[in-house]
Amino acid sequence: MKAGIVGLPNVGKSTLFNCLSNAKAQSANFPFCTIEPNIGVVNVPDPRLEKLESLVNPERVLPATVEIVDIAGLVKGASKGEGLGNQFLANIRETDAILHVLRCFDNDNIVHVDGNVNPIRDKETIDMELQLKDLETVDKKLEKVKRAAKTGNKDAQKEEAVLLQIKAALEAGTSVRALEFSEDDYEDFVKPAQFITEKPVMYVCNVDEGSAVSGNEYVEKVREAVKDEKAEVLVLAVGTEADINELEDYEERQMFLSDIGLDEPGSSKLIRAAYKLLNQQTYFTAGVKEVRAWTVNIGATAPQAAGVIHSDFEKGFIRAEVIGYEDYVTYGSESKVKEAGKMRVEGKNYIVKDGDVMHFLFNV
Ligand SMILES: Nc1ncnc2c1ncn2[C@@H]1O[C@H](COP(=O)(O)OP(=O)(O)OP(=O)(O)O)[C@@H](O)[C@H]1O
Ligand SMILES: [Mg+2]
Repeated sequence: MKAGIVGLPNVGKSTLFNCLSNAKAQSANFPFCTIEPNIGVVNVPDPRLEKLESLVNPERVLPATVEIVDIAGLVKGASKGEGLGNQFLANIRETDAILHVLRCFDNDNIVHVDGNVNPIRDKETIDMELQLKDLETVDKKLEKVKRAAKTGNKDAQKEEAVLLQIKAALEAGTSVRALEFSEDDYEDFVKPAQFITEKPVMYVCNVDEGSAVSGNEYVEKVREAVKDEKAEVLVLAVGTEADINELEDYEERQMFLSDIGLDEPGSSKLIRAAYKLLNQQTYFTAGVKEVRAWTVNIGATAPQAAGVIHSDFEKGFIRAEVIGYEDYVTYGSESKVKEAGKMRVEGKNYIVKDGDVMHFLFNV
């Protein structure tokens, strides 16, 4: 699962990538600095992991990770191939969620491809290009399904109806994610089409240093414009955080962060939000050798969670011993949790909860 950083050229996408990842992307003050996507695997900051570490004292600790992709900027006409648009749109299609960066800072030295700062217009420009690309997808599919529908094929008729609904919405400037489908229609027709505007989105307002804590007028406008989208809006002083992230020394970084009024980097918040946007949650394994955070889809069953460690664990799954994170912390160790009778034994239908500390029993 990976989240893609999307937006107009020169709005701070690569700079954001550099706040998140140790893989360094080239960022510079000119449009289309990025052509090939930059890919980074980012640790998901999780205070629970530190807590478990202090209780268990393991040899090593491994955090959960999420993949972030820094993609080239899109411009008006991208869906028609402007600015290598088609290639960039293909890069976006390969991601599972979109981090949409909006320029919300004034700075005459930083070029804006459309002449002035206006995050609402920018958002609409990007949305429109993504919608036009999806329209192309829908038209291709309609072309294919039309004949079969005419000859009376029931499935084809159903698909045609769904596609026509999507087409009408896209033509009206609505993204696929805003539409409602029956579960069957969704699974059979919508999901396989991999519409770009169906991917979950989060807006990242790139602000100046002074607006890192409470945002600014641009941010307010963004919030207002997207209020019906149920999408998260995150405020991040991307330029400043990238500079702070360059500092080697942890104490020094903390000092600069508190100078701008933050107790943790906005990028940490963003990574956790991206993880959620990807529908991911964490369970832990905790032993003296290793305390580790594992990533599973929200709604995963115990055997599926076991399968993240090894496919044999899933195939040969017998049961799981589960300790809720809060119980683990309250009692302080696995043995004390057991004594208190708080360790649960769960079977193959158990739905994993975020923060579960799990131990799997299986045979191979
Ligand atoms: N909040 C900010 N305040 C001031 N300058 C910023 C801010 N964020 C980014 N910048 C600057 O904007 C310029 C463009 O940044 P960056 O290269 O990250 O953009 P990009 O979106 O990746 O562009 P491209 O699409 O061309 O790859 C850089 O000079 C960067 O330092
Ligand atoms: Mg870039």
